[in-house]
Amino acid sequence: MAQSEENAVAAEESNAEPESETALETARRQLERAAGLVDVNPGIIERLKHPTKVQRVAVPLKRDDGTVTVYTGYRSQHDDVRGPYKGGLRYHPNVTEDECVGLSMWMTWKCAVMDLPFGGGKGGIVVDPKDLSLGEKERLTRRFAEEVRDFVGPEKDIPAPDMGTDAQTMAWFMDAYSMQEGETQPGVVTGKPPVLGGSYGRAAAPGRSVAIIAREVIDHYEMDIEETTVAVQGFGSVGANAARILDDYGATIVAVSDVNGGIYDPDGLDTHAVPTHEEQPEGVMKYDSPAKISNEDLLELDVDVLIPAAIGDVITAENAEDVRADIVIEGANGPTTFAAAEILESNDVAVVPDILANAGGVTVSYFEWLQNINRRSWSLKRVNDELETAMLRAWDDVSDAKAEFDVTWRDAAYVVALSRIAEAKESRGLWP
Ligand SMILES: NC(=O)C1=CN([C@@H]2O[C@H](COP(=O)(O)OP(=O)(O)OC[C@H]3O[C@@H](n4cnc5c(N)ncnc54)[C@H](OP(=O)(O)O)[C@@H]3O)[C@@H](O)[C@H]2O)C=CC1
Ligand SMILES: O=C(O)CCC(=O)C(=O)O
Repeated sequence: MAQSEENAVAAEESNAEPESETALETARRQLERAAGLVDVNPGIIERLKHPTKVQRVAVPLKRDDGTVTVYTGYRSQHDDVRGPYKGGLRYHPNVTEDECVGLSMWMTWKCAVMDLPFGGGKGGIVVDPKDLSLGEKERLTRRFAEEVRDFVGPEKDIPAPDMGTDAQTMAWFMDAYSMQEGETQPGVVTGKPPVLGGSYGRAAAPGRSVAIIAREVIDHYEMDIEETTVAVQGFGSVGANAARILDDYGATIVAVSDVNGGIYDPDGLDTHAVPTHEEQPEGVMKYDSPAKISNEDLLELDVDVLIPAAIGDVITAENAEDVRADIVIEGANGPTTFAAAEILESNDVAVVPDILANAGGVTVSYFEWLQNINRRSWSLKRVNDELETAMLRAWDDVSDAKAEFDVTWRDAAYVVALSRIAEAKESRGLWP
């Protein structure tokens, strides 16, 4: 039996409907499905279902009132055959070990889709950052950096921002790590403030890539962007930048949301006037608009393009039938469960996966890492031009795979990623 057939049989056997889907289950099922398309040694696929290592640490924090709270932190390192582990740090109450592992798998594929010399990592702390003062968040970050110091490093594993963390968090992490090392090590994290070696354009990059890919998909389906309606869930680093850039491209953004719900205007919102999460957390619902809607209703709006850009697991088997958008562009990581993706596929809804659409973040992180190695700073124009080029190259690679294999956008992105990862493993002689 050819390897692709063996992988297809394994995928078929594993497709029994799970009761609920964690990020890890979704990631594994996506992998199993795509493995059926490529001629890759089943041993490699089996290996890729598991992380290389996961570190779990206790992170004690002295609160402002003098009491101590002990938080749990994780760092999952999935695969590093193509280079150091790379991926964000999330501060959120729902962080779990399984979620970090699933997210680190997606980072491995994302870096391979973009052809970056990185593997996949992801970490986080189980904490609601809104419950912390600025000083508490700084102390928590410094302690976490100390606890994972043996695990990370500019050539080993390079964290970056994700939900609940930002450039300031990365600055504290870099400082704590550098103090341990006895020398300043800007390359240990990306997404830093530019004054510390951060790259211009990094904060907006994942939203910018979502907008670039949305523009290409709209063109692919022969739609006119000036007549395209868009709804965006989440108005943070990813959602707000995607909404504003698509607005600038001429699309009509009819709805955006924060954790409390969304605002809706069928004539189009002025996205530059709506406060982002960074400008005012939970500020969207306080903005004056013709109508308020729930986050659930936003996902079911009759729009051309839906961009879930907040949390994972929002389009599920329960609501996928009610999605009325023609195109879903995944701004968040893992917003669509495996079961939901199959429903959307049978309803002819095109779903463009996170591992392509939001990959601008890690791509500009790579540019930042290069700038740190070379002790040079690139202009914002250069960063945005190189990001545009990188996104269009990845878009072409995925489009070619989609045409060749006649598969979904997600399967096509997996084909590109798995082929590169398997070739790297075979070249290193790990899988003769
Ligand atoms: N930052 C990055 O570099 C990258 C992030 N991503 C992914 O994008 C997603 C968003 O990350 P990011 O933009 O950085 O996060 P931010 O923390 O910057 O923003 C999150 C946004 O989502 C809103 N939100 C939070 N919880 C919910 C909820 N339950 N329902 C609806 N909205 C909610 C927040 O609202 P409020 O203001 O009210 O809190 C805020 O507007 C995550 O899945 C992340 O993994 C992907 C690639 C790169
Ligand atoms: O910039 C990075 O290294 C990682 C960004 C990230 O966590 C993601 O793309 O999900």
